[in-house]
Amino acid sequence: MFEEPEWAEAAPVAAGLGPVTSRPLPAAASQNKGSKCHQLLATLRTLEAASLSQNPPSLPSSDSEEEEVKRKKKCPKKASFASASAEVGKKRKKKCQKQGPPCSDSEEEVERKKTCRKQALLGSNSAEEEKRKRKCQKHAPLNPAQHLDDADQTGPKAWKNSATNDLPKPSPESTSPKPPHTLSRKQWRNRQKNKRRHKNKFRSPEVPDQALAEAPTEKTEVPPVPRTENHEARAGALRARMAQRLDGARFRYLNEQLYSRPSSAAQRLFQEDPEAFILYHRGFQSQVKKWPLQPVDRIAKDLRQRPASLVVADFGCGDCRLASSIRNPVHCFDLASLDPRVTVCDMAQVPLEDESVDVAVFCLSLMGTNIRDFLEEANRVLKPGGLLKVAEVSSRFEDVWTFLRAVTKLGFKVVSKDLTNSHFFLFDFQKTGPPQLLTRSGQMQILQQEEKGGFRIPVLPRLWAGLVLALDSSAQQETEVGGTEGRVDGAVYVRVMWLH
Ligand SMILES: C[S@@+](CC[C@H](N)C(=O)[O-])C[C@H]1O[C@@H](n2cnc3c(N)ncnc32)[C@H](O)[C@@H]1O
Repeated sequence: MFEEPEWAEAAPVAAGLGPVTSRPLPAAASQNKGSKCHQLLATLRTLEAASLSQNPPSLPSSDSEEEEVKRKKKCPKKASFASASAEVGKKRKKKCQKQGPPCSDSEEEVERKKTCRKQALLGSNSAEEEKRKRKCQKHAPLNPAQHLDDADQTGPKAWKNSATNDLPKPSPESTSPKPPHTLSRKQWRNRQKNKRRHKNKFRSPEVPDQALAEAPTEKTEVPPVPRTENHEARAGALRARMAQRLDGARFRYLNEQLYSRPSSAAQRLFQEDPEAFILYHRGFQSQVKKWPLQPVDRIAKDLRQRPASLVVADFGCGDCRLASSIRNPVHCFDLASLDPRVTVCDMAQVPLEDESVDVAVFCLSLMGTNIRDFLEEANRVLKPGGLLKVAEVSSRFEDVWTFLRAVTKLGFKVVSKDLTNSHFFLFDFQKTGPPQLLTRSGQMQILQQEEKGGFRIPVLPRLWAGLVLALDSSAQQETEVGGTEGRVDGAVYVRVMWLH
């Protein structure tokens, strides 16, 4: 009997052939079995030769040409099958050479590949196209060497199998009498457009997030913002706006009161309604913070250049911004208190000793109809040669010179004036001595007269009119204040009824 190892050793080992079923038999075996065995061996060799007829030339072959012919005669079917497949292979090769890439096993296959390639060129995206692509990939041309190796691995039986299995199963497309419909580029584009339209029909519209947020989306699952919240927010905003307007109106009203009435009236006002003072200051702050420069800051800057030992009196100090900005000792006076440093009083009468301070400051605080009282009080508390600093809203001045002359008559000389700022004027005076003019009682009489309508002040603003009247101490009787003294703009005069 044949020994397995001998068979195995003698077997042609060819890479890629794998488990070749036909192997050359040793000569000793054939002698023992007789002629039947010899015939069988011959048959096997014939079969083997038939199966190896397609092998690459480099493969070893143990059969002679004669045996080959015999084998072919004995196994005509197998041989013809092999030759037929060889012929088909040749045809295929020719076609493939024409078409470029290598092809598969049948004419049908070739046709299918053609259509596949066409479709691939058209770049179809649809599901149908996808299927076709997949088929194309399935039947994609293999490496020619690999293809041949596969055939050889399986031998004659497998050849049969390969002839059936490797051949692509006829698909409905390939078997249909009509060739697959290929689209022109234009047709294909239109089809793609239609598909996209169709898809977009069922897709949610792509809109910017903001638009989504603004637009009420009934179909979305986002819970709608409760109307009450919106309503409350709006109501809140409206309330805030109205409150702001109301505050503005109240500020304007209080401001008017401070300018148009004597300081005693303003004092009563804030005593009765302390909130009004807070409101007034809130309004003032919101106005003055819009200015390019706050006058109090400018005054503080000036004072910082002077000795810190100078005692300062701040008439109408507000929130004590000046005291906070300098190192000097500061007496803070106001009608109400926004800061613990404030001494609440009417600045017409401050609780300070005569000639006790070095600097007196009026920063936007010359309010009321009795400004002369404030200036006279400043004169009283200032040391001789003391400094008076006044900052006032520039729009209040019709004639700066009239104002300056009036102040000089109250015991001051002008040191400097700064009219450059768009919002306020700034003046420095030095105390020269006591006020030269009217007695306090005399002035009061005039103011009372004014309130009774005892004389005309046609054009002069109330502030300066009161000052002019107070300065006209020489008038012992009804006097027309004119010339350099009282005339303003050449046409304005003040008829003074001086009651001594
Ligand atoms: C426009 S504010 C200026 C506040 C501060 N000087 C500033 O510049 O920031 C005027 C201040 O003068 C105060 N005032 C007006 N008349 C006054 C008076 N007769 N006595 C005390 N303070 C007075 C007001 O109450 C107010 O606080």
